[in-house]
Amino acid sequence: MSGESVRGTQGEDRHTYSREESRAIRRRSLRLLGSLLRPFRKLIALTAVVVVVSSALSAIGPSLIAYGIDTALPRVISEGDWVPAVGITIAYLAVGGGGAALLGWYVVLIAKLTQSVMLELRTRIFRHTQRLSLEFHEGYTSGRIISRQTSDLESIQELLGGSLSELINAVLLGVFTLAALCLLDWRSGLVVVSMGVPLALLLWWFIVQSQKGYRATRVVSARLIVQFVETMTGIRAVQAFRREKRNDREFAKVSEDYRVANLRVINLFGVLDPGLILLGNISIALALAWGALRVLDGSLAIGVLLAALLYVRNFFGPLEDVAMFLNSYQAAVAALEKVSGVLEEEPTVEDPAHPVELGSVNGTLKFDNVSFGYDEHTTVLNDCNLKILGGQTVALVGTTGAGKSTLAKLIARFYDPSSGRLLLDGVDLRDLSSTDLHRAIVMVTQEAYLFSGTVAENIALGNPDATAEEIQAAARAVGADEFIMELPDGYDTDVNKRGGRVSAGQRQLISFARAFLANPAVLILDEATASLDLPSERLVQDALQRLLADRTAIIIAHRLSTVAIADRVLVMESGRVVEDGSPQQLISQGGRFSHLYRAWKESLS
Ligand SMILES: Nc1ncnc2c1ncn2[C@@H]1O[C@H](COP(=O)(O)OP(=O)(O)OP(=O)(O)O)[C@@H](O)[C@H]1O
Repeated sequence: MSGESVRGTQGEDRHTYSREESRAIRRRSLRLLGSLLRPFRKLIALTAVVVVVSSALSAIGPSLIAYGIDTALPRVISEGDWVPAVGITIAYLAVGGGGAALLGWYVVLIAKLTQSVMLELRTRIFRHTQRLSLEFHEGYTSGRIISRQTSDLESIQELLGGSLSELINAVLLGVFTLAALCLLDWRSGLVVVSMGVPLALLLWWFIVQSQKGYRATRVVSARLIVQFVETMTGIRAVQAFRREKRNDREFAKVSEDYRVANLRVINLFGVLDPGLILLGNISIALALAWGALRVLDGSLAIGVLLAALLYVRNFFGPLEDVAMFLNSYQAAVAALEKVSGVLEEEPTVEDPAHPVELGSVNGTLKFDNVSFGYDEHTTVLNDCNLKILGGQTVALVGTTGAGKSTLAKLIARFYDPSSGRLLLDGVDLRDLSSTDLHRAIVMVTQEAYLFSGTVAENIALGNPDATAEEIQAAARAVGADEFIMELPDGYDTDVNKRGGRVSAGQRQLISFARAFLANPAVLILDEATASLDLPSERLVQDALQRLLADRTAIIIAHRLSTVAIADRVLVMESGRVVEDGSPQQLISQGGRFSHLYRAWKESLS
């Protein structure tokens, strides 16, 4: 299979990939990593120099001790000459101090590099996902985006800022230590090298087992997050349907799996740590025994033996970091693959390269043979031809799943038609810049989402340049001023603070004020299905009438009372408009709408 099948977030949930697919994913991850690191080339070069010098200095210490014992000390004893001893002490302090200072600098440089890269990556993911079309978000779910922004970024940060820097330090220390040891006493070096096979076997065993273990913990922790997010986002349904006990049981099961998976990994360290210490001690014992024999026959100085033993110990110390690195490397690679997939996604609704300028907008909409499906296998709208004149108020009615929201989403250009064209004042929506499009067409959704901030800020979203007076005028126009003034801080009330909470109907009025302030030529309104109490409903109906005056309006009408304010009703069924006319016409025709209308009237009496 080619790399195309894993483009973007496709195939993200699969466990196996063909060779080409793996190569495509690896290339994309490396490209991302390269683009993140490239701006910091100088910083990386400086960091490399610092860590090399710091590790080299660390490897000098034991040799100085050897010189001190074998040369400087005898001079003090035999000749009373303190100069070499003092000299070597100063040199040891300088080397040790210099090494420590450089190590400190290395840590600071790595932290700076990591945090700069993470800042860039975090910003990129946020900006990119925010710009991706609705099609992506409807399919990808917010839970997965949360994972990309949190646990995946953490894995990458852990690799760059933690284990990778420790690995580089450990490897350089190992290389310099072994080189210094071989130069000082190659026979002791041989002892360390002879430990290579059991050492490699131990590390290999740990890596294979821990990879399995870490993979299992990652799978279970993802389940834990899903379980938690699902429960909390659906808390109303959970409490209404008394699902708590069942959720408790499911959560307890996943938590137990998580505990077991974590224990399995931790237990591996119960073998690795003592294994490394044991190999280190065996090496020291061998080097000591062999060295002692040579000291006895006079072929090895005692200081050299001591220094060799220090080197052997230093060599085994940081080996655990190498094993740890390989684990966080796996997690970070998996995270980088997923993140680079999200960043590879392109908006399906793109801005045109050469947009057509839109002058003053009349608001005439035309569907020209428009067909649309959410995927290539299904068709939701079928060859739709429709003209909505500027200033008309059109109510869309129809059974659930008929395609009303889909029609609205096409007008707001959340999606592009699969075939055919959708025109605003004769211009294809695809030829309009997103700025012009969003100025001309505004969609007010059912949820009437309020962002954290004040009521005024929420209304001002419709027009960020609006003055306080304009904001209040918009609220007054849709009848929201009165209740806003009664809030604790009026327009400055924080909608997320206690006391600032507003009711569903009030939230709708705020979103109407926002749309009124935006003053679009075309307004699409997905009417809230939640049944408002009668005074609220009347309030909303009055507000609607003022909001819809002088513009083209398309209302997805869930309440037939709303249809009364429409000039025209479109009845939809299975993706087609099956009735089209004024409410009076349709009622007198005796078709589907008249049945609906009669049933509704009867329900009121
Ligand atoms: N994001 C989506 N991905 C795939 N299919 C979808 C998506 N949204 C809607 N559909 C499908 O398209 C069809 C039309 O849905 P649409 O939401 O337009 O209906 P509707 O008339 O607005 O219904 P309702 O009154 O229940 O909101 C349905 O069969 C639905 O399952």
